Amino acid sequence: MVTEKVMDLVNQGLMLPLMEEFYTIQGEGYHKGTAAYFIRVGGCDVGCHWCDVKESWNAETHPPTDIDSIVANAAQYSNTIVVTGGEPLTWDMGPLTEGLKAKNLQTHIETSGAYPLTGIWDWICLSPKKNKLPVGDVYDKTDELKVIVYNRHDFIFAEEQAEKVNNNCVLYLQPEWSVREKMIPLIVDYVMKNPKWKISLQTHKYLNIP
Ligand SMILES: C[S@@+](CC[C@H](N)C(=O)[O-])C[C@H]1O[C@@H](n2cnc3c(N)ncnc32)[C@H](O)[C@@H]1O
Ligand SMILES: Nc1nc2[nH]cc(C(=O)O)c2c(=O)[nH]1
Ligand code: SF4
Ligand SMILES: [Mg+2]
Repeated sequence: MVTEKVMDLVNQGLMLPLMEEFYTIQGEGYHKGTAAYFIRVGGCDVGCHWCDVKESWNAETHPPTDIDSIVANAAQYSNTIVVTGGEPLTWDMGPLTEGLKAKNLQTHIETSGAYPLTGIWDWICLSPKKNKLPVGDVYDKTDELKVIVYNRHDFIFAEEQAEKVNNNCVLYLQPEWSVREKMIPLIVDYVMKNPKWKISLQTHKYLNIP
């Protein structure tokens, strides 16, 4: 059972429900191909029906873990740390990212932006979701917009979201994994006609790595 004291530490971002941490290759987006240490934080109520990590959703199934031990582990593996989930912005990312920056590590986040941006980030990948749109000023700070394409309407959604990001933001369309064979030809065609977009694939799934 989680005590009130632990809940308090989680609410302050001093402990986080940790689902898993692993050293791998960033498979997606701008930094694909780069070795990175992933910290997967539990908890998400966005509810994407095609989410490839639904086991992350219920924070109560992931043990509250001291951020100092998460940071110490991460520092042993890589200079590049990707914080993902779940939805990491469910929690206050301030203390974790301060700890990572104190060790001179590069902090990257994968987020839907559904909750206010907290933390100190060297790279923000925003993957907005229709059912719980990004809030606050995350569009101004986003380095990479990564829209998941599950159906044709997602091209319209992608353009709406691209209107909101800053001018330096790199734009990606990523096929939803289960419909990739159907959507990849449409994305290829779309990017050739609209070359401000680039394709992102989940290359780690082709490489059979985490
Ligand atoms: C599991 S999410 C966790 C971070 C955050 N909740 C988010 O959605 O950005 C990590 C990335 O995987 C993407 N993703 C999740 N399920 C996917 C799927 N079935 N096919 C393609 N991309 C997927 C998300 O859009 C996001 O960019
Ligand atoms: N290799 C690898 N790259 C990734 N890029 C984003 C991921 C995520 O789940 O956030 C992910 C992941 O789960 N594995
Ligand atoms: S926001 Fe991210 S973690 Fe949450 S359901 Fe959607 S893809 Fe999964
Ligand atoms: Mg993943």
